[in-house]
Amino acid sequence: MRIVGLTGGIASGKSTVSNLFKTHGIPVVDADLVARDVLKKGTGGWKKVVSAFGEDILQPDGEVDRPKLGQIVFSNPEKRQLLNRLLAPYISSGIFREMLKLWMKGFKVIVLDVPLLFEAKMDKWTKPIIVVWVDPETQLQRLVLRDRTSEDDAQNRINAQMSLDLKRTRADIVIDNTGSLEDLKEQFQNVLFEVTKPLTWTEFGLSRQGAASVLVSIIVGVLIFRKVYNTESL
Ligand SMILES: CC(C)(COP(=O)(O)OP(=O)(O)OC[C@H]1O[C@@H](n2cnc3c(N)ncnc32)[C@H](O)[C@@H]1O)[C@@H](O)C(=O)NCCC(=O)NCCS
Ligand SMILES: Nc1ncnc2c1ncn2[C@@H]1O[C@H](COP(=O)(O)OP(=O)(O)OP(=O)(O)O)[C@@H](O)[C@H]1O
Repeated sequence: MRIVGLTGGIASGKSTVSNLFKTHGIPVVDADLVARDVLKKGTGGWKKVVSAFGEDILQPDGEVDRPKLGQIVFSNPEKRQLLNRLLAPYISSGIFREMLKLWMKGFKVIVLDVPLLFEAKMDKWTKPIIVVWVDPETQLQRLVLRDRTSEDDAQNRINAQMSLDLKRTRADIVIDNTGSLEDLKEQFQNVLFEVTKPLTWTEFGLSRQGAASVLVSIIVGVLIFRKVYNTESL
Protein backbone atom coordinates (compact mmCIF):
# COMPACT_ATOMS: atom_id res chain seq x y z
CA MET A 1 0.00 0.00 0.00
CA ARG A 2 1.24 3.48 -0.85
CA ILE A 3 0.75 5.87 2.10
CA VAL A 4 0.88 9.42 0.80
CA GLY A 5 1.54 12.16 3.39
CA LEU A 6 -0.40 15.39 2.95
CA THR A 7 0.54 18.31 5.15
CA GLY A 8 0.97 22.06 5.22
CA GLY A 9 0.06 24.90 7.52
CA ILE A 10 -3.26 25.84 9.06
CA ALA A 11 -5.60 27.07 6.29
CA SER A 12 -3.00 26.38 3.59
CA GLY A 13 -5.55 24.24 1.73
CA LYS A 14 -5.02 20.63 2.89
CA SER A 15 -8.74 19.89 3.17
CA THR A 16 -9.32 21.41 -0.27
CA VAL A 17 -6.64 19.09 -1.71
CA SER A 18 -8.05 16.15 0.32
CA ASN A 19 -11.42 16.72 -1.31
CA LEU A 20 -9.81 16.53 -4.75
CA PHE A 21 -8.24 13.18 -3.81
CA LYS A 22 -11.61 11.89 -2.59
CA THR A 23 -13.39 12.95 -5.78
CA HIS A 24 -10.79 10.88 -7.67
CA GLY A 25 -11.54 7.80 -5.55
CA ILE A 26 -8.47 8.00 -3.28
CA PRO A 27 -9.42 7.72 0.39
CA VAL A 28 -8.10 10.18 2.95
CA VAL A 29 -7.47 9.68 6.66
CA ASP A 30 -8.10 13.10 8.24
CA ALA A 31 -6.05 13.54 11.44
CA ASP A 32 -8.20 16.52 12.52
CA LEU A 33 -11.28 14.25 12.51
CA VAL A 34 -9.41 11.57 14.44
CA ALA A 35 -8.26 14.26 16.93
CA ARG A 36 -11.91 15.31 17.38
CA ASP A 37 -12.97 11.72 18.10
CA VAL A 38 -10.31 11.18 20.73
CA LEU A 39 -11.46 14.30 22.60
CA LYS A 40 -15.14 13.31 22.77
CA LYS A 41 -16.79 13.22 26.18
CA GLY A 42 -15.90 10.12 28.23
CA THR A 43 -13.01 8.90 26.01
CA GLY A 44 -9.51 8.24 27.38
CA GLY A 45 -8.20 11.41 25.72
CA TRP A 46 -11.03 13.50 27.22
CA LYS A 47 -10.28 12.15 30.72
CA LYS A 48 -6.55 12.95 30.41
CA VAL A 49 -7.21 16.45 29.08
CA VAL A 50 -9.86 17.29 31.69
CA SER A 51 -7.63 16.15 34.53
CA ALA A 52 -4.72 18.24 33.18
CA PHE A 53 -6.62 21.40 32.15
CA GLY A 54 -9.50 21.33 34.66
CA GLU A 55 -13.27 21.34 34.23
CA ASP A 56 -13.21 25.00 33.18
CA ILE A 57 -12.56 23.85 29.59
CA LEU A 58 -15.87 21.95 29.49
CA GLN A 59 -19.19 23.13 28.07
CA PRO A 60 -22.34 22.60 30.19
CA ASP A 61 -22.99 19.31 28.28
CA GLY A 62 -19.56 17.96 29.32
CA GLU A 63 -17.97 18.15 25.86
CA VAL A 64 -14.70 20.07 25.55
CA ASP A 65 -15.22 23.75 24.66
CA ARG A 66 -12.87 23.63 21.65
CA PRO A 67 -12.58 27.39 21.02
CA LYS A 68 -11.75 27.89 24.72
CA LEU A 69 -9.11 25.15 24.77
CA GLY A 70 -7.79 26.52 21.47
CA GLN A 71 -7.36 29.97 22.98
CA ILE A 72 -5.39 28.49 25.88
CA VAL A 73 -3.06 26.27 23.87
CA PHE A 74 -2.45 28.49 20.85
CA SER A 75 -1.22 31.34 23.07
CA ASN A 76 0.92 29.18 25.37
CA PRO A 77 3.58 26.81 23.94
CA GLU A 78 3.97 24.79 27.19
CA LYS A 79 0.25 24.12 27.41
CA ARG A 80 0.15 23.23 23.72
CA GLN A 81 3.00 20.76 24.20
CA LEU A 82 1.16 19.28 27.16
CA LEU A 83 -2.03 18.84 25.08
CA ASN A 84 0.00 17.33 22.23
CA ARG A 85 1.71 14.90 24.62
CA LEU A 86 -1.60 13.82 26.15
CA LEU A 87 -3.40 13.26 22.85
CA ALA A 88 -0.55 11.98 20.63
CA PRO A 89 -0.89 8.26 21.55
CA TYR A 90 -4.67 8.33 20.98
CA ILE A 91 -4.31 10.21 17.68
CA SER A 92 -1.62 7.84 16.33
CA SER A 93 -3.61 4.74 17.23
CA GLY A 94 -6.77 6.32 15.75
CA ILE A 95 -4.92 7.02 12.50
CA PHE A 96 -3.52 3.48 12.49
CA ARG A 97 -7.04 2.02 12.96
CA GLU A 98 -8.37 4.08 10.02
CA MET A 99 -5.43 2.94 7.86
CA LEU A 100 -6.09 -0.69 8.80
CA LYS A 101 -9.74 -0.38 7.73
CA LEU A 102 -8.66 0.97 4.32
CA TRP A 103 -5.99 -1.76 4.02
CA MET A 104 -8.65 -4.41 4.69
CA LYS A 105 -10.87 -2.87 2.01
CA GLY A 106 -7.98 -3.40 -0.42
CA PHE A 107 -7.10 0.23 -1.27
CA LYS A 108 -3.65 0.43 -2.84
CA VAL A 109 -3.14 4.19 -2.41
CA ILE A 110 -4.30 6.16 0.62
CA VAL A 111 -3.62 9.71 1.80
CA LEU A 112 -2.86 10.75 5.39
CA ASP A 113 -3.91 14.37 5.89
CA VAL A 114 -1.93 15.30 9.00
CA PRO A 115 -1.31 19.01 9.80
CA LEU A 116 1.51 18.08 12.20
CA LEU A 117 3.05 15.32 10.02
CA PHE A 118 6.63 16.57 10.57
CA GLU A 119 6.14 17.85 14.12
CA ALA A 120 4.72 14.45 15.18
CA LYS A 121 7.43 12.61 13.17
CA MET A 122 4.80 10.71 11.18
CA ASP A 123 6.56 11.66 7.94
CA LYS A 124 8.65 8.47 8.19
CA TRP A 125 5.49 6.42 7.48
CA THR A 126 4.64 8.25 4.26
CA LYS A 127 6.02 8.53 0.72
CA PRO A 128 5.63 10.75 -1.20
CA ILE A 129 5.12 13.72 1.12
CA ILE A 130 3.00 16.52 -0.31
CA VAL A 131 3.23 19.97 1.28
CA VAL A 132 0.48 22.47 0.48
CA TRP A 133 2.28 25.82 0.62
CA VAL A 134 0.72 29.26 0.53
CA ASP A 135 2.27 32.70 0.97
CA PRO A 136 2.01 34.06 4.53
CA GLU A 137 -0.35 36.96 3.74
CA THR A 138 -2.80 34.74 1.85
CA GLN A 139 -2.66 32.15 4.65
CA LEU A 140 -3.53 34.77 7.29
CA GLN A 141 -6.33 36.25 5.15
CA ARG A 142 -7.89 32.84 4.43
CA LEU A 143 -7.70 31.79 8.07
CA VAL A 144 -9.33 35.01 9.31
CA LEU A 145 -12.04 34.69 6.66
CA ARG A 146 -12.75 30.99 7.24
CA ASP A 147 -12.72 30.98 11.06
CA ARG A 148 -14.12 34.52 11.45
CA THR A 149 -11.35 35.17 13.95
CA SER A 150 -9.10 38.13 14.75
CA GLU A 151 -5.75 38.58 12.99
CA ASP A 152 -3.94 38.14 16.33
CA ASP A 153 -5.66 34.87 17.07
CA ALA A 154 -5.05 33.62 13.52
CA GLN A 155 -1.36 34.60 13.70
CA ASN A 156 -1.02 32.75 17.03
CA ARG A 157 -2.32 29.60 15.37
CA ILE A 158 0.03 30.01 12.41
CA ASN A 159 2.99 30.57 14.77
CA ALA A 160 2.10 27.38 16.68
CA GLN A 161 3.26 25.29 13.70
CA MET A 162 6.57 24.65 11.98
CA SER A 163 7.03 27.32 9.29
CA LEU A 164 5.63 26.50 5.87
CA ASP A 165 8.97 27.44 4.28
CA LEU A 166 10.72 24.79 6.38
CA LYS A 167 8.00 22.24 5.61
CA ARG A 168 8.38 22.77 1.88
CA THR A 169 12.12 21.91 2.07
CA ARG A 170 11.11 18.48 3.42
CA ALA A 171 8.50 17.75 0.74
CA ASP A 172 8.69 15.40 -2.23
CA ILE A 173 5.95 17.42 -3.94
CA VAL A 174 5.04 21.05 -3.25
CA ILE A 175 1.64 22.46 -4.19
CA ASP A 176 1.63 26.26 -4.26
CA ASN A 177 -1.92 27.21 -3.29
CA THR A 178 -1.45 30.99 -3.33
CA GLY A 179 -3.41 31.29 -6.57
CA SER A 180 -6.98 30.49 -7.52
CA LEU A 181 -8.84 27.21 -7.09
CA GLU A 182 -8.42 26.71 -10.86
CA ASP A 183 -4.62 26.97 -10.42
CA LEU A 184 -4.82 24.43 -7.63
CA LYS A 185 -6.83 21.97 -9.72
CA GLU A 186 -4.30 22.26 -12.54
CA GLN A 187 -1.39 21.47 -10.19
CA PHE A 188 -3.41 18.64 -8.72
CA GLN A 189 -3.46 16.80 -12.09
CA ASN A 190 0.35 16.39 -11.90
CA VAL A 191 0.13 15.31 -8.27
CA LEU A 192 -2.51 12.72 -9.15
CA PHE A 193 -0.26 11.37 -11.91
CA GLU A 194 2.66 10.99 -9.45
CA VAL A 195 0.59 9.41 -6.72
CA THR A 196 -1.11 6.86 -8.96
CA LYS A 197 2.09 5.60 -10.63
CA PRO A 198 2.52 1.80 -10.38
CA LEU A 199 3.38 0.63 -6.85
CA THR A 200 6.97 -0.26 -6.01
CA TRP A 201 7.59 -3.85 -4.86
CA THR A 202 7.72 -2.72 -1.24
CA GLU A 203 4.42 -0.86 -1.57
CA PHE A 204 2.87 -3.88 -3.27
CA GLY A 205 4.14 -6.11 -0.44
CA LEU A 206 2.45 -3.83 2.07
CA SER A 207 -0.90 -3.95 0.25
CA ARG A 208 -3.58 -6.51 1.08
CA GLN A 209 -3.12 -8.07 -2.37
CA GLY A 210 0.66 -8.23 -1.82
CA ALA A 211 0.28 -9.85 1.59
CA ALA A 212 -2.15 -12.39 0.06
CA SER A 213 0.33 -13.15 -2.76
CA VAL A 214 3.15 -13.71 -0.25
CA LEU A 215 0.88 -16.02 1.78
CA VAL A 216 -0.18 -18.01 -1.30
CA SER A 217 3.50 -18.27 -2.44
CA ILE A 218 4.51 -19.60 0.99
CA ILE A 219 1.69 -22.18 1.00
CA VAL A 220 2.51 -23.31 -2.56
CA GLY A 221 6.23 -23.42 -1.65
CA VAL A 222 5.57 -25.58 1.41
CA LEU A 223 3.29 -27.94 -0.58
CA ILE A 224 5.90 -28.35 -3.35
CA PHE A 225 8.66 -28.90 -0.78
CA ARG A 226 6.59 -31.55 1.02
CA LYS A 227 5.76 -33.30 -2.25
CA VAL A 228 9.43 -33.34 -3.37
CA TYR A 229 10.59 -34.44 0.10
CA ASN A 230 7.96 -37.25 0.29
CA THR A 231 8.86 -38.46 -3.23
CA GLU A 232 12.59 -38.55 -2.40
CA SER A 233 12.07 -40.43 0.87
CA LEU A 234 10.09 -43.25 -0.85
C1 LIG B 1 -6.97 22.83 20.45
C2 LIG B 1 -8.16 22.28 19.75
C3 LIG B 1 -9.19 21.74 20.76
C4 LIG B 1 -8.81 23.45 18.96
O1 LIG B 1 -9.91 22.95 18.23
P1 LIG B 1 -10.50 23.71 16.93
O2 LIG B 1 -11.79 23.04 16.63
O3 LIG B 1 -10.51 25.17 17.21
O4 LIG B 1 -9.46 23.50 15.78
P2 LIG B 1 -9.24 22.17 14.86
O5 LIG B 1 -9.09 20.96 15.72
O6 LIG B 1 -10.28 22.14 13.81
O7 LIG B 1 -7.81 22.42 14.24
C5 LIG B 1 -7.65 23.37 13.18
C6 LIG B 1 -6.21 23.42 12.79
O8 LIG B 1 -5.41 23.87 13.88
C7 LIG B 1 -4.12 23.31 13.76
N1 LIG B 1 -3.79 22.60 15.03
C8 LIG B 1 -4.58 21.80 15.76
N2 LIG B 1 -3.94 21.35 16.85
C9 LIG B 1 -2.70 21.88 16.78
C10 LIG B 1 -1.55 21.79 17.62
N3 LIG B 1 -1.58 21.04 18.72
N4 LIG B 1 -0.44 22.47 17.25
C11 LIG B 1 -0.42 23.22 16.14
N5 LIG B 1 -1.47 23.35 15.30
C12 LIG B 1 -2.59 22.69 15.62
C13 LIG B 1 -4.17 22.33 12.58
O9 LIG B 1 -3.68 22.95 11.43
C14 LIG B 1 -5.64 22.07 12.41
O10 LIG B 1 -5.96 21.73 11.08
C15 LIG B 1 -7.80 21.14 18.75
O11 LIG B 1 -7.11 21.67 17.66
C16 LIG B 1 -6.98 20.03 19.37
O12 LIG B 1 -7.50 19.22 20.10
N6 LIG B 1 -5.67 20.02 19.07
C17 LIG B 1 -4.78 19.01 19.58
C18 LIG B 1 -4.81 17.78 18.73
C19 LIG B 1 -3.95 17.90 17.53
O13 LIG B 1 -2.75 17.88 17.65
N7 LIG B 1 -4.57 18.02 16.34
C20 LIG B 1 -3.87 18.06 15.10
C21 LIG B 1 -3.98 16.74 14.41
S1 LIG B 1 -2.39 16.14 13.91
N1 LIG C 1 -6.94 28.34 -4.01
C1 LIG C 1 -7.82 28.86 -3.16
N2 LIG C 1 -8.44 30.04 -3.44
C2 LIG C 1 -9.30 30.60 -2.56
N3 LIG C 1 -9.65 30.07 -1.39
C3 LIG C 1 -9.07 28.90 -1.06
C4 LIG C 1 -8.14 28.22 -1.91
N4 LIG C 1 -7.74 27.08 -1.32
C5 LIG C 1 -8.38 27.02 -0.14
N5 LIG C 1 -9.18 28.10 0.03
C6 LIG C 1 -10.00 28.43 1.21
O1 LIG C 1 -9.09 28.70 2.26
C7 LIG C 1 -9.56 28.18 3.49
C8 LIG C 1 -8.54 27.19 4.05
O2 LIG C 1 -8.50 26.02 3.24
P1 LIG C 1 -8.60 24.57 3.90
O3 LIG C 1 -9.71 24.51 4.87
O4 LIG C 1 -8.59 23.59 2.77
O5 LIG C 1 -7.21 24.57 4.68
P2 LIG C 1 -6.60 23.46 5.65
O6 LIG C 1 -5.14 23.45 5.37
O7 LIG C 1 -7.33 22.19 5.51
O8 LIG C 1 -6.87 24.10 7.08
P3 LIG C 1 -6.76 23.42 8.55
O9 LIG C 1 -5.31 23.24 8.84
O10 LIG C 1 -7.37 24.42 9.45
O11 LIG C 1 -7.52 22.13 8.52
C9 LIG C 1 -10.92 27.56 3.20
O12 LIG C 1 -11.92 28.50 3.49
C10 LIG C 1 -10.86 27.27 1.70
O13 LIG C 1 -12.14 27.29 1.10
